[in-house]
Amino acid sequence: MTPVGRLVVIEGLDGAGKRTLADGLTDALSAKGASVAKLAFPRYGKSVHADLVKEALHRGHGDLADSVYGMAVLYALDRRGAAEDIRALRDTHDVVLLDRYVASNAAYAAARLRQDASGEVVKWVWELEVARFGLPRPDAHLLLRVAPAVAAERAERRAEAETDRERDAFETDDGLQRRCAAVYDELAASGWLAPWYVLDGVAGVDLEALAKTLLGQ
Ligand SMILES: Nc1ncnc2c1ncn2[C@@H]1O[C@H](COP(=O)(O)OP(=O)(O)OP(=O)(O)O)[C@@H](O)[C@H]1O
Ligand SMILES: Cc1cn([C@H]2C[C@H](O)[C@@H](COP(=O)(O)O)O2)c(=O)[nH]c1=O
Repeated sequence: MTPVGRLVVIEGLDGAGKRTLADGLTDALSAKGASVAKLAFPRYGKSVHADLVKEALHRGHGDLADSVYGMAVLYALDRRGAAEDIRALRDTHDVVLLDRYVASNAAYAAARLRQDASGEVVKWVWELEVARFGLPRPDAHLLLRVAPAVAAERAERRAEAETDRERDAFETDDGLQRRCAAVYDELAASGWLAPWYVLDGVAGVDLEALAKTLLGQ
């Protein structure tokens, strides 16, 4: 078997368990001798664009948070600032795990505009981030699929446990999360940008089996 590739993106709803999966998968891959790097988007605290996103999601900043295209450009600029780092990590590690990437922008922008995955904004995100910004194309997406209610409950419990982590405007919008789940399913079904592997985030992920698949073992 051949490895699925070095650049592996984890996608899913807010609170789905992406960060937890990234940590568990890092351990499982490392146990097999693979070198692993992790990067999460937005890069809060590391890029001015990500920090503007955070402020907008928590405080609105006039009508910035309401501007779907304006917010999407900020997320994209944050990623463009990381493009060289991603390439360098890809050159020096067996697997680079990206916790959210370009598909997050496509899914959330489409959901906010009530479009589906064949709508105009999904094409625009591709055009901006892949064609114009030249961001590295991922090799695979892992869609951590959980029902929106389950993701919301997990996010709520996390906010109770982690006092420094307030829930943001997207996280608490149940309608947005439901529409976003539907767009993710469509992106996965169409193989948008790279192949998608759909994981059942409720039944639990077999990390060892997943690590083997990623490494082509
Ligand atoms: N399989 C699971 N079963 C139950 N709880 C889980 C599971 N995976 C993660 N959690 C818990 O759910 C909460 C959210 O998980 P996590 O922070 O990994 O989600 P996330 O998808 O990275 O969220 P966000 O996109 O909002 O940052 C955490 O408190 C975590 O411990
Ligand atoms: C990277 C990225 C994220 N989003 C959305 C998804 C979340 O609701 C928020 C913040 O992400 P976090 O995982 O809760 O830290 O932003 C987006 O719309 N576009 C993107 O590119």
